[in-house]
Amino acid sequence: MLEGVKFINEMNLKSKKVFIRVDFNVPVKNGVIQDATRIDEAMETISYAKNEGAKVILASHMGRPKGSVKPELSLKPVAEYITGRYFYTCFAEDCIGESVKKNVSNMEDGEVLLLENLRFHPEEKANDPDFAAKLCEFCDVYINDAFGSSHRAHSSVDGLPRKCSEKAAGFLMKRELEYFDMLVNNPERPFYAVLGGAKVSDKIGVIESLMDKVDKILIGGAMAYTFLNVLGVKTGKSLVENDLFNTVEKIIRKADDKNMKIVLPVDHICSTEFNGKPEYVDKRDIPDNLMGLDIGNKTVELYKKELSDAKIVMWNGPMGVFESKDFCKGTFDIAEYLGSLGAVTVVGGGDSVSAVKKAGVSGSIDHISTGGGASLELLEKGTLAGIEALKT
Ligand SMILES: Nc1ncnc2c1ncn2[C@@H]1O[C@H](COP(=O)(O)OP(=O)(O)O)[C@@H](O)[C@H]1O
Ligand SMILES: O=C(OP(=O)(O)O)[C@H](O)COP(=O)(O)O
Repeated sequence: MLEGVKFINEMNLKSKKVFIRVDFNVPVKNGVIQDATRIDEAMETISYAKNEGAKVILASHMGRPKGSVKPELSLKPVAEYITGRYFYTCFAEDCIGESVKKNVSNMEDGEVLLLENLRFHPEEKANDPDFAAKLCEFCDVYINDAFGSSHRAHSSVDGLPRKCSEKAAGFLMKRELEYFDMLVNNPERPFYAVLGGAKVSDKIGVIESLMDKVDKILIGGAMAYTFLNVLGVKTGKSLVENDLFNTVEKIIRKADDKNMKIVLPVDHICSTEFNGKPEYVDKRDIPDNLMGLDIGNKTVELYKKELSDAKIVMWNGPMGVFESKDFCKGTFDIAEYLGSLGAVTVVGGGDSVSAVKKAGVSGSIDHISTGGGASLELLEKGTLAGIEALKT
């Protein structure tokens, strides 16, 4: 996995423009960062480059702005956070263009500049070579410290490093890859996966090959309702992805063939709308006027029992809408249980990590990964687009 990858401490950074792709896709509410784990975890790399006398240029995406400027997805609060907690970080109003060029050319050694959201330009996601060439102007040395985004073959993760001769992984990336190397190559058994969250279409594709790596899969969150629906359970107004039915049918068939358990919720906390009043539904079927927003107590107890003999548990995706006090219990109960379980526990994903921290059990989890989709894909394929681009 790590063969052929250089690390930042092997590079000469002095007086160079060091472009660091970070994953600062953190939850922000009314301009206030709700969980800064991803920023804090990248600080070792950023401080190292700064102390080595580099001109440090930081670049990230935030959310999914679909290629246009969305002020609520600006990275400005991140620059303010780093300035307030660590050291002064200048903010550029864009990530390419004349004014950014001027900003960069005025930088002194040891200064830090954060560029605006890369995804405000559709070319980032399209892995457009011209966009990569524009970013390349700010890049004598390229560093990838964006583990959580490294499964995306986008310009800043793939096209740009392929254009650079001097490139390496940062310290966050190194920590993540060393941990996952053990999970991919030599995991203890039984090894269980707990999946949930809302990025259903992104993650469902990974499940089929994940079934060859783990011994049991427990599903909660929005993902559960597409599975339940395919099994003929009534899912009411819950988030169901009709175009994934074929994929789910394939997964269920494969589970049958392998005699492998996919465990699904047996009760739910529902509501008529996202911010509505919570209603307990004491069975699998959900009435037509309700949507499932959290797993119920019976499901929590079932999942605890199913996890009790695990040697390794990997968790990605909250069990419900944990941001709301009415729909957070299932997620927090599972988090607490994992914290008390005598198994190796790995939690990945921006929201999942935030949930574990809110539940107050992050200290009892063995590895807090900054990537959800990335860690699943790494487990599936043994590599990521961003790792491969560093090897060229
Ligand atoms: N039943 C549900 N219906 C709708 N959204 C849900 C449900 N369960 C969880 N979610 C949402 O999933 C989001 C997190 O999903 P995701 O991004 O896939 O996780 P992660 O960031 O950990 O990888 C949270 O914002 C949460 O509110
Ligand atoms: O939050 C992220 O992924 P995750 O929710 O799977 O951990 C990464 O920043 C990637 O974001 P994306 O899934 O919009 O490409």
